Formats: sequence, C-alpha cells, structure tokens
Amino acid sequence: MAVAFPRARLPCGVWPFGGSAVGVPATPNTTANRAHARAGSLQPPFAAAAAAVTAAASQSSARVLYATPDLAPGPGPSSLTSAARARRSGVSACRNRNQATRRPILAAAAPPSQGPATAPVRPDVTGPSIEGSAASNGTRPAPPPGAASSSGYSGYSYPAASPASSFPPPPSSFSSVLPPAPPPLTASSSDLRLDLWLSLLQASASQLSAAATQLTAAAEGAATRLQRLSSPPPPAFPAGPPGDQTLPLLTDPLRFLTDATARYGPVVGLLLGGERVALVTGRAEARAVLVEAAGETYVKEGTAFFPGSSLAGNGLLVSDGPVWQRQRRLSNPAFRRAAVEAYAGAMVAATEDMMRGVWGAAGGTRDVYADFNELTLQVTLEALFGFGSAERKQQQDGGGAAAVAAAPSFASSAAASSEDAAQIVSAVEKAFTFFTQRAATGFVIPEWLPTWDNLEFAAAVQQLDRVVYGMINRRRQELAAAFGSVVAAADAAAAAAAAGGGGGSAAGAAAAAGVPSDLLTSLLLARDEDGSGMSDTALRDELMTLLVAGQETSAILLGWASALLAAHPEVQAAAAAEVLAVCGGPDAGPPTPASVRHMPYLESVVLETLRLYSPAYMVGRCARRDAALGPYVLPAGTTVLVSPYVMHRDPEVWEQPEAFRPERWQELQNREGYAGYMGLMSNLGPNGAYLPFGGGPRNCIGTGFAMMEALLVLAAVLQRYSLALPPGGSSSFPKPKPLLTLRPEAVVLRVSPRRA
Ligand code: HEM
Repeated sequence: MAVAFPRARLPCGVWPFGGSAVGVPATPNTTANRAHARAGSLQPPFAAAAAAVTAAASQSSARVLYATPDLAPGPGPSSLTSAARARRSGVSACRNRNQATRRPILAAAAPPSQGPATAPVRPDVTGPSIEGSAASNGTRPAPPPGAASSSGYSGYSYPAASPASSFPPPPSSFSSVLPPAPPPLTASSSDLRLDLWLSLLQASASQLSAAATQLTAAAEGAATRLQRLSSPPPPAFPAGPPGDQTLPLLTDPLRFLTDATARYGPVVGLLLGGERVALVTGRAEARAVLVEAAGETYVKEGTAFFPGSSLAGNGLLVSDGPVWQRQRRLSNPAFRRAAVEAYAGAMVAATEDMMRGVWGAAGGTRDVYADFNELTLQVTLEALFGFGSAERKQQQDGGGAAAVAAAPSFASSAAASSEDAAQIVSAVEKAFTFFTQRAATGFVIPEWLPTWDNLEFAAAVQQLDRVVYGMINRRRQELAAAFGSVVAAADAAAAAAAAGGGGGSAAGAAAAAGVPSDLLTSLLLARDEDGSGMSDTALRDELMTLLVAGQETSAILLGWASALLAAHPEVQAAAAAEVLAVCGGPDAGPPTPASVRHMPYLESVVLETLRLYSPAYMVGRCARRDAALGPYVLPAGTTVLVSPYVMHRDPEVWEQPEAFRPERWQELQNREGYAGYMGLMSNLGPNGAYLPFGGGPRNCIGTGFAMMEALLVLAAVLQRYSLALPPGGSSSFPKPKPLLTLRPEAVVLRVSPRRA
C-alpha cells in the first residue's frame, strides 16, 4: 500500500531561526511587551496601538487557550512549582512570550471532566503530563497523585555528541503515564471552527479582569516603543540608519542587510517596529553571540520577530535553558552518523520515485524546487514516522506475504501509515501554507485571534496532534509487544547502542525486533542519565519541530544547488563525472552513504551552495542582560540578528564572494585542513565566517541528515539526468525570495535523462 504524497507544490515555510523580516517584536521580560508580542506585528506606529488594543483579548483568553501551564487552566496552585506559581501570579516578568503563542489549546470548550471534546485536545491538557524535566521546572503541571509511576530505571546514558552535553545534569524526577488514545475526529472542519470560535469567545469573556491589567501593561509597552521612535539610541548602542527601518527591510531584505553592513560595519544598530535590534555580521561578534556567550547572555526567549507556533510547540528550536538542554541531550543520539545513515534508503528511494514518476524517461521542463519539496516531505515523514518504510522493506526483501509475516509490526504500521500519512500531509500542507501567507504579508497575526486563517490553522494543528499522539501511543504498544515493556525496549536499545550493535542506534535495535526504526522510535527510546525519557508532549513537540526545521530547508538547498549546477555546466560536468566514476552509469546501482564519501567535489558544490544561498539567512537571539559586544553595549532585551547571508559574502573573507566556485572549498581544505564538513562547520568555519547550520550549542542538530540527504539526492540525480536552465540565459536563474527562509521563487529547469 503506497503512501500517497500530494503532487501539488507545497508552499512550505516557517522561519525557525528567528529574525524574520516581518513583524514588530516585543522587548522581552516585561508583561507589556509579552502582550505586545501576542498582539502580533504591524508597521509602526500602528503596531504599538494595535498591541495595546489586542493585548486585552490576548491576555483575557490566554489562560484558557494555551496549554502552557502558567497561562492555561491547569492544576491548582498547590500542584505547581514555585516558579510556575510565580509566573501565574504575574510575579515573573521574564517568561517566554513566544510560548504564549505556541499552544492554542481550546481547553475551555471541554474541560477534562466532561469527557472528550469535539476538537481533540493535547494529552498534557486533559490528562496527566509525563514530562520529567518540564514538570519539575515548572513549565508543565506535575502528574497528579496516583498517576502511573516513573519509568524508574537508570544506570546508563548516551555519550555526549554535542556541546549541549556539557550542560548541567537534568532534573531527576520523572513520572510516566500513557495518555489516553486521542478521540476520533467526528466533527466536520466547520463544526471544529465553530467550536474553536465559541471557545475563544468564552475564554475572552471569562478573563476580562486579567485583560484590564494586561491592557495597562500593553499600553505602557506601546508607549515605550513609540517613545523610542523619537528618542536617540541608548549610549554606546551601535550606529545605524536613523529612524525606524521596518519598511526598507521589508522592501528588499537582502539589499538592506548588505547595504547596512557596508555602510555601518560589523554591528549595526537598528530600530525595527520600535524594537532595538543589532544586526551582527562581524566574525568576532557573531562568535561572541552564538558561541562564547550563548545561553548565558544570548538566548532564544524574547527574540523579536520570533513568534513561535503551536505547530512546533516548545521543541528544540525555541526552548531555552534546562528544557532545551535535556531535549537536546535526549535527541542527539538519533542524529549521530550511524543513525542518520539508516535513512539513506528513504532518501534514495524518494529520489528514484521522483525521477521515475514526474521526471520520467523523457525528462522535460520542471519546477524542480516543487519536486524537491515533495521529495523532502516524503523523506522527512519516513524518517520521522516510518511512513513508506514497510513497503520499501517488503520490496527489498523480495516482497510478498513472507516478508510481511517476518515483520508483523512493520505490517501493522503499514496499514495505519497510509491513512496517517494522508492526514499528516494534508494538515502539514495547510499549516505551511498558513506560515507562508503570514510571512508574505509582513504581518504576524497572533495565532490565538479567531480569524478564519487562524481557525483553519488551529484545526490543522489539531489534526496533526491527533495523528501524532495516536502514532506515539501505537508505537509504545509495538515496543511493549516486542520487548515485554517500553522500559525493556529502551534498555535493549541502550545496550545495543553501547555495544555498537543494531547499527549502533536505538532505532537499529528496535528494527531488529520488527519495530519501525524511525526518529519516533529513537526519541521514544532515548533515556537521560537518570533513566527518564521524553513525555508524549515533548515527543510530539520534537517531532513537529523536526518536520518544520528539516523539510523546507533541505528542499531549498536542493533547489539552489540544482539551479547553480544548471547555470554552471562546467561544474555540473565535473560533479557528474565524479558521481559516474564512483557509482557507475545511469543503469548502475544508486549512491550510498559509503559512495558519497568519495565525492569531495560534490560535497564542495553543496558547501558552496550553502555559502551563497543559506536557507537560514538570519538567526536571531535576545540579549537577556546588558551585553558588551566589542565597543558597544546592547541593553537587555535587544534582539540580535546574525546574518549568515552577509557573512558568507564578506569580501574581506571570501575571494570573489559573489562567484560560484566549489573549488574554493578544496583550496581552503588544503590550506587550513579540516576533517570533513562536520569539522569544518563546527566552529563557524575555518575562517570564522561560515555558518549555514548556525554555530555554538544551538547549531543545527540535523546538519548530518541534511548533508547526507543533499549528497545522496544530487548524486542520484546527476547519475541519471542532466540539468539545464531554460532558454533566457541568466535571466532564467531563479530569484531569491527571502521570506521566512531564503527560498527560490521557483527553479524551472530542463531535466534530460543521461544515456547509458
Ligand atoms: C539545509 C538544511 C538545513 C539548514 C540550512 C538548517 C539550518 C539551521 C540553522 C542555521 C539552525 C540554527 C538556528 C539558530 O541558531 O537559531 C538550525 C537549527 C536546528 N535545525 Fe536545522 N537546518 C537544516 C536542516 C535540518 C534538518 C534536516 C533537521 C532535522 C531533521 C533540522 C533540525 C534543526 C533543529 C531541531 C534545530 C534547533 C537546534 C537547537 O537549537 O538545539 N535542521 N538549523
């Protein structure tokens, strides 16, 4: 049973990296500004006024609408930690304004005691949470007395794989209960919208007094922003263009970033929507922000233009502090080389599907960016949830009933997967369309506002939640059936990983027992030093984060790489010659993780593509305290935007910065020496100005995955096809469209099959 993926182009895109060119941010750490953040982003000075007006509704409904415990109705004060109590009572002014936009859970419509809501709600709202670290640090309600006890085993840990592991150990308490299976979705989407709408109204009505307080605070925040528009910058703030720069930035982000840097230097002081922003493009300064003072001074929380979303919840991209540390530590093993190589089959299979299917034996003119969007969605869904893996395994094993009987879990997953995949694909398509439209308008309308788009988006997120929680539940049962219990499965996986067996990964060990070896399994089996694992909520948030962070970025990389290869036939010829020499001609077997290791030129093509067209063209942080940056002082609350796009084209660092010259990477390697691309990217590059995957502790966890995918897909394509720009010369080269990410508008190429 083949999993059907939509043929339509996915207009995907969420800017997971902060620093979008859209929106008016809020300075963190004040209630007023958090309210403003929820009020969304408008052009100044309207933003300030809008913030004041909308803050009331935001605050009035937030407690009921969002599952973040300090905002949502949860257990009574006695069951909260002191931090959570403080936040509820408004004592802490510093809690993440982003989080407030992330969990539009309409708990008011159907409190847990009333049984299943028409619109399903997340288990952490209706039932007990099992998130150890979060519960203990106050970001989630603790499990109620009598909840199933802790998974309660310990004694092993995964070796450190990233700077994240140097952080202090996690909190030790952890309790585990399975959430109830999410109820089936019975209502139509218009019923859902009606319910959502009523919930919002109810919530607003019941929270008016809180709204009054917040309105005052929002008005103060708005006044501060308005005042900034007419006051001089603070002392020692970096120089920059006078006045609010929102409009020039929105008009042409890439030109604005480049020109501002050329004119004002490595740190530019900006006012954007009344917010103080420092644009950082100097090597030393970027290192200070992303590496040296990361976490201590520069954090994600409070970063302007970083609205967060209920889709990705409180996953790795947006969390900070102990929650992030723990999640990163638990997730790292799933992204080690052996684990990533296990997805190579999915990457090659998706490429072959694309070439056999829409490219065909005759080739033709295609928007390959659209094709790559489908391809990377297929790969991501297989890597995350195993969709399609059962079918492929059957084919690889010779197909037929014997193969299925030998892997009963695969078979049952396959049966469920087609339905689940269809639902996920349709929900993801809706959600990503929502993000793209939101970015394209230049406004960030807060997700809690009951607009038609928001309601559609909320319904899509709920659809995703229902399917994902259902899959988590099923996978727990599969693991328990195969190993006796989930705890035993995690123990077996840890033993296999320690011994280097099962492919050296938790998922590999699970696969040996007939359970799908995907990221869901890996994350489900991940255990911290105290033996605790991820709650279902944390699992869901990480899975959605990986989907959001990994799918479109990879499609963008493939799109730009193909365009550059088509525009530079000599580079394409050299890369294709390397691929054909290593793998053989179009009729030979496809590339593998082992074979792409022998393709240094193709690797250089990918690195050079990422230099010129870094999908994450800005990454954002917030100074959580007054910070000295070179000769400047950034007041607490300043948003810092580091721009890989500008740094990657710095003429002081890169010879002929605008030229596409893959050879430069071999020259660099010979001159400086580095151990493969991972070594190269670990420290902002050998010249301190290369950061397509970020840098420091918050670097991209999916770097290896993305590089492996790019190399395998491009090698498979070059083995079978040649690429050419359509007639029109350089004018047919795709235009960059800097929205949330630096995507191409379209990559229309002529794809022609190679002769054997
Ligand atoms: C070409 C593809 C990709 C690019 C250019 C890219 C780029 C980045 C960058 C620049 C960051 C750092 C953001 C910051 O510092 O604020 C980041 C973080 C992240 N990326 Fe990627 N990424 C890619 C693919 C992937 C893939 C395939 C996955 C997962 C399957 C992934 C998952 C993540 C996650 C979870 C984070 C947050 C890490 C943390 O804060 O601990 N990315 N990515």
